[in-house]
Amino acid sequence: MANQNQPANTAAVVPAATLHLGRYQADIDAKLQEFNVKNFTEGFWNKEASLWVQDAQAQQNLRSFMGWLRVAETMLEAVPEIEQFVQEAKQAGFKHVVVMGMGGSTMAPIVFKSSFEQGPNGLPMSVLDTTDPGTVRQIEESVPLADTLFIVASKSGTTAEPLAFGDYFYDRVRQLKGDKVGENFVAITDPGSKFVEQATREGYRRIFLNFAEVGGRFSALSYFGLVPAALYGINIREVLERSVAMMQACGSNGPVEQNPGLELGVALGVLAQQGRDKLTLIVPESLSDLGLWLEQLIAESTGKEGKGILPVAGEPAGEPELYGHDRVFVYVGYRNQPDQENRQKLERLEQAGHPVITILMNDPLDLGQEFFRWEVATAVASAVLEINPFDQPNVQESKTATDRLMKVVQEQGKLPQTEEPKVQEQGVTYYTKVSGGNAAELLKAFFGQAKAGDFLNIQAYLTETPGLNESLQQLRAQVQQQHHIATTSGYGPRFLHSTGQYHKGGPDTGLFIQFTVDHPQDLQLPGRSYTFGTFKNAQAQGDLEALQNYNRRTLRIHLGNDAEQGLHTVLAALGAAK
Ligand SMILES: O=P(O)(O)OC[C@H]1O[C@](O)(CO)[C@@H](O)[C@@H]1O
Repeated sequence: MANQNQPANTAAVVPAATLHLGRYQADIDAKLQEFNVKNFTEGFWNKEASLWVQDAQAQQNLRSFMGWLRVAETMLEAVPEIEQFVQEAKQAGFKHVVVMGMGGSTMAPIVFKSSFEQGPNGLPMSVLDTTDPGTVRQIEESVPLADTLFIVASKSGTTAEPLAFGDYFYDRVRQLKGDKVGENFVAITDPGSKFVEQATREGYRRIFLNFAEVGGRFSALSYFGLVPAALYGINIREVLERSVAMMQACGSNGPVEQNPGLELGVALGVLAQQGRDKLTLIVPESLSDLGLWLEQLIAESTGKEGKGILPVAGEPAGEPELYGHDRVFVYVGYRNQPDQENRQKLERLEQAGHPVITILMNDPLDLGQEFFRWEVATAVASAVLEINPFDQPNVQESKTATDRLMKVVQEQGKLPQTEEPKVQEQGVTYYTKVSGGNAAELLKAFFGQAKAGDFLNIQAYLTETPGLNESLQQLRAQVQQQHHIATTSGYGPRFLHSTGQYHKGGPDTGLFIQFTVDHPQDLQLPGRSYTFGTFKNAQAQGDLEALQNYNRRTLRIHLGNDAEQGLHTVLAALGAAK
């Protein structure tokens, strides 16, 4: 992709969306009409919380998290400050940037990094959003520690993972630079967070104070997304100017004829109410990480009170007969890139009666616009579903269970063993409620619980590798073919701050397979009595407990000490389970 920072001659043009909604069109039109009659757009921009929920406390919470609506305009004024900081970082001799955080604090940087090439004035960037010791080690070994700028990003300043990452690398850099260590560290957090105190005490080079009224998953166009983007060399002014064009198209300056966020949100909300609640995202390879951002936005915002829209990202696209009647397909790609294979599949899906939505961007600089369109659409779909899009009540349940387990670790030196294995075969151990004489029988019994409209969620508490990615995709394809249910997949603990909300708070339609592994090369956390590996195991166990408290159908598979080999064994057993 040449010259991604050079805007095509299309600035301020909102990318086109086409919605082919088939037999759902009439109901969607009726809902749009209903929203127009009650001046929804005006109420939306005036933060009238009664458009979403009726409970007074929820309304107050909702109003206090709508700062994202105008954050792109605010951030345009901050561009010189951010660009000045980038200059300063380069003059100080930094050669690499590592952004560390969870969920909304790192999702936009992940998307920016994989959708753009590094800009000519940018620095190489890595993102750390896992407690997996193998990944922490990989990052440590791949960057020039003394010349790396570490960004610790946490809105609340209390999330356990970013604080652990910060402490770990601070300790490593201190061993190289002594009391100059703070020079290599930057914080992005909310004003008044506890982390501000720590970063000040530890002499961080810079503390960017974000906005209390912008929630994590709505923070892509704030300091959280833009400081890393600028350091990577992306033209953030252009990204923001286009975002402001989308704001205007969505009605920030008064009523509009066609509101791109409203029409998308109403369609998704009504489709979900009618059982088309699996938003299946199809993208070209160059946008492969966009799904991670959308997953968090949509699942964490809508997956609650037994309702929600399940984002299905990264699933191998197939032919119509593979799918049930629970899908809406969304294609996000580029106007000037044909991506014929996917587009032809989508045509066949549309002909078979599935709703299909297509959004075509001009170039990656349109991503800011798309972030904004999807934020509005998610908030609007939440209004259709009558839920508060800005809280994540069930995420806390896993965190609480993990905290309790970590106390046990501190007292007893290890995690408690709570479940007995059902099957052990070729170094792989299976834990679940159903039974089977061997792995194949057990998998057959587990999937025997699936019914139309369900989904499989794969939770990989593993070190991401291309080989594992391939095997996980194979697993999804095999389950789709054998059971015709939607499949989602995420690395742990990343997904805990994303789809984890939907898993516990959404409808009881999920079957969950959790993969864990031994950590022969674990890493000690400085100033703590435990390792990254133990922390990660406690997160897996804590979330499993939280899922089981909701009676979700779960299967934990411990892959032993070789994740890739173990996964091949599972795939073979699944093949035999037909
Ligand atoms: O930026 P913070 O406060 O560290 O939170 C990280 C993520 O954790 C969550 O609160 C949920 O776990 C997300 O909504 C958020 O983006």
